[in-house]
This record gives sequence, structure tokens and C-alpha cells, in this order.
Amino acid sequence: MAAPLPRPPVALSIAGSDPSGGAGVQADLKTFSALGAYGTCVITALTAQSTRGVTHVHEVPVDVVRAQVETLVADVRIDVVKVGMLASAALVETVDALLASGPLAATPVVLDPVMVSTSGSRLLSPDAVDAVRALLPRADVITPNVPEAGVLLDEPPAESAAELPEQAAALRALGARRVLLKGGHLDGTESVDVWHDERGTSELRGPRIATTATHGTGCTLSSAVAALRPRHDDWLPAVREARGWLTEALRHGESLDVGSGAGPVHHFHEQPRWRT
Ligand SMILES: Nc1ncnc2c1ncn2[C@@H]1O[C@H](COP(=O)(O)OP(=O)(O)O)[C@@H](O)[C@H]1O
Ligand SMILES: Cc1ncc(COP(=O)(O)OP(=O)(O)O)c(N)n1
Repeated sequence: MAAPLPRPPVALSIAGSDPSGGAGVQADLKTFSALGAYGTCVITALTAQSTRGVTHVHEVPVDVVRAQVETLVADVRIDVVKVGMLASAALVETVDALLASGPLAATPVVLDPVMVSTSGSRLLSPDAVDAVRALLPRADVITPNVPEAGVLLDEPPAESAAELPEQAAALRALGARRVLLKGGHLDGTESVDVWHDERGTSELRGPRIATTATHGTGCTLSSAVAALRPRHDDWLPAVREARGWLTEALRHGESLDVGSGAGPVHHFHEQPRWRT
């Protein structure tokens, strides 16, 4: 008889819905599955979007988000949380309170401070930025992209990778415990991200893949870090593995041939893993 499978880590995504499946909770759940985590999700907002962009955002009422989280955690032990699109100040504050109490207060959190889609649509109300700043200390890791870092710091976005270490350190000074500042929006033959924690700064370099399939890279990376954290004894090794896996997902994205705009990355570019 086959040996029983080991229990996978249980990951929770608190994020918006993307019907095209490339970003949001759909991307998070695929990433969790691809990387051997059991995925659960709480939806904060319904978007109407495709690979061509976002046409509509409908916020889920805060009491419904609260009920989703409370009902889930009363039953299911969550090993790691990823937070994505929060849409409004009220939703940011609600999620902040939920992460501060009950079983989630002791659960590692990866926060992707989603603000604007690559296609240019607002996914966070401008008056919610202060609430997101207040949420930063709640997370173990934050994963802003270059424009999001500029907004959080209230300064112009970085124009080159050379500016990333200083901005990553400034984000930590705002209260974030660990910062993964993503350089995907910059130019260059390499895609350079910067990691900053209490030990200092590391540059994380990888090949820049020439592809149109870049929809949901940030969602996918943050959920990969969350899924892989329980497999490692610290954050940075999980981040390195997540980046390497995402590079291959980007390399194989166009083969999916989904949509006519910015297509999704290929979450299942390798055999689904079941690792001990
Ligand atoms: N064309 C690309 N080739 C390789 N890596 C990329 C590419 N575009 C983005 N990345 C990587 O994808 C991750 C997400 O980055 P980014 O696009 O900046 O985030 P977001 O999707 O939140 O805007 C980062 O690790 C970044 O380095
Ligand atoms: C529902 C939802 N959440 C987040 C995003 C943004 O996705 P992200 O991975 O940050 O990047 P792009 O897809 O915009 O490149 C989204 N579009 N929808």
C-alpha cells in the first residue's frame, strides 16, 4: 500500500478576483498548487478584467470579508498568508484587524501592496495609501513594485536598479520588517529585485525574459514566496526559489496562448510538486 502523502502547508490568499486567471486569487491558488501548498482564499474585490485590462472593480463589503476570514480560520489551520488587492481604506483596515487577532496573529504574512495594474487601472483607492502604510508592520515581507514603492515613500519611482537599495531601506524604515522591492518595471537585460532585512541588502538578479505574458507576475511571485516559506528555514531562500520558479513560468507563458493582450505566466511549467 502506498505511504500516506505528507500534509502540505495550508496557504491563504486574501486578494481580488481576476476572471482571466492570470492575477489575483486565481493566480495565487494556481501558484500554491504548483508549489505543493493547499490553497484557500478570501476575496476582497471582484474585478472585470482580461489580458487586455480592467474594466470594473466591485468591492466586497467589509463584513463579508470579515465573515469569510473568521469562518475559515475557525475551522482550518492556516500556515501562511498572502495579501494582495485590498481596493479601499475600509478593506485595508479590516484586513489589518483580522491579521492582528485570533490564529492569524501568529501566522507569517506576505503583503503585495497592489495599487495599479500594469494596464494602468487603479486597484487601490488613492485615499487608502495611508492605511496601507499602517499595514506594513503587520507583514513579515512586503513585495512592492517600483511604482508602488514610489507611492509608499511619497517620492518619484526609481528609474534604475541602482536606486532600489536606498528605497528598499527607506521602506523598512517605514515599518516593514523585510522588503522585496521588485524591479520588473525597469529596463535592462536582467530583471533586478532588491531584498532588504535587518541583516542588510542583497541584489537578486535573473534574466529578463522577452515575453508578452507578464500578467500577474507580482501576484504569482508573492504567492510563491508564501507557498515556499514553510519549505525553508528563512525568508531569503524562499524568495530565491520563488524568483527562479517565476522566471521559468515567464519563459513558458506565451505557450499558453491565453488572450490577445498581456497573457498569464505558465504556473504549471513543471510537474506539480509534492515534496516532504
Ligand atoms: N520580463 C521579465 N523577465 C524576468 N523577470 C521578470 C520580468 N518581468 C518581471 N519580472 C520579475 O517578476 C517579478 C514581479 O515583478 P514586477 O513586474 O515588478 O511586479 P508587478 O507584477 O507587481 O508589477 C519580479 O521578481 C521581477 O523581477
Ligand atoms: C485582482 C487583481 N489583483 C492584482 C492585480 C495586479 O497584478 P500584478 O501581479 O501586480 O501585476 P499585473 O498583472 O498588473 O502586471 C490584478 N491585475 N488583479
